Amino acid sequence: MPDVDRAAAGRAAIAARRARAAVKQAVHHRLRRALDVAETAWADPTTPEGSLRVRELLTSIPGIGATRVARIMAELGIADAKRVGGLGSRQRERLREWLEAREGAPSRPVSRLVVLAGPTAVGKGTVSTYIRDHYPDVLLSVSATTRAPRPGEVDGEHYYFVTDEDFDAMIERGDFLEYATVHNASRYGTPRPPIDAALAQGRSVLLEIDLQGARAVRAAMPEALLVFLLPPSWEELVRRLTGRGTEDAAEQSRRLDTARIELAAQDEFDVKVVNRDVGRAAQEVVELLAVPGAPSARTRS
Ligand SMILES: Nc1nc2c(ncn2[C@@H]2O[C@H](COP(=O)(O)OP(=O)(O)O)[C@@H](O)[C@H]2O)c(=O)[nH]1
Ligand SMILES: Nc1ncnc2c1ncn2[C@@H]1O[C@H](COP(=O)(O)OP(=O)(O)O)[C@@H](O)[C@H]1O
Repeated sequence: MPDVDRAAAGRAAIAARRARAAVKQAVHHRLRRALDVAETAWADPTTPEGSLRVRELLTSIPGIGATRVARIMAELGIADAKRVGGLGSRQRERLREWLEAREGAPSRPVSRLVVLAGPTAVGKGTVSTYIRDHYPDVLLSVSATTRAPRPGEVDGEHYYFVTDEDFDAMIERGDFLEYATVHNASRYGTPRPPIDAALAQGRSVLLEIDLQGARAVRAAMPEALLVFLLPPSWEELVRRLTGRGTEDAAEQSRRLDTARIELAAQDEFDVKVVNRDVGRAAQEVVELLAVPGAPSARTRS
């Protein structure tokens, strides 16, 4: 095939893949939203969520029309006019299970290589650490960096803390899958050998890197799935950054400037995950990682 045709076919394939991912993401988003609405209603049935009819909640999910809603409600043993806040405990349990089963249903793309990016202080490190601690089958890539360790950070576990000279030598040797200068300050790079080894052994790999890194990985390994971690709100992001207290005011404001730019790039990503609850966000990310041996037509690698 001539190069021009190949490039056009490649672009079309990427566009089709993004469109499929966007549709799946939209359905997933509505399901998660429906679950959140139901949980709010059950925490306090006097809220507006509590007075919503179950029928309305279900029709908010794309692809579910009135006929299917009637059938689903009959299956769940919920009367047509019931409001979410008025459900009994058994009915709540059945509805929750139904929504969760669909939400976890195999509708999202999966990959053996997932890149987790997102604005500063959204919780990338917290979610990645949770995954490392709770899902040991996943290899969490350890980056090299020229920045100084923060209190409590362990060399070889959180990062390989290296000098500028070491970093240059690693670039020279071709050790990095990608590397970048982040927040106009220190350099960070993803060592390639451990990733190749893990993928060769059939393990899934998670990279927690910045936006530039995510773009570079997409170019180098198109099978990678790019996941963007979102804060519940901008205010919460600022709260998390200031609450962490690891940067002075000047550095915080520099990071928030970068965060605005990074948030504007979220549509480049295959999937978005909101980090409201750490365990839940971690589970969502893990569900995107192909489990070795599990049959899946959707696996990308
Ligand atoms: N491109 C790239 N970015 C990285 C790498 N490792 C970490 N980062 C990113 O560098 C940024 C700064 O990380 P860090 O100094 O730990 O501070 P943080 O902003 O609190 O996560 C974050 O956006 C990380 O995702 C890497 O290997 N490559
Ligand atoms: N789901 C969450 N709810 C509340 N606080 C969170 C959540 N996730 C992370 N945090 C807090 O936000 C701050 C920033 O998290 P961190 O993992 O360091 O972010 P990042 O690695 O994206 O810069 C930390 O103080 C962390 O404890």
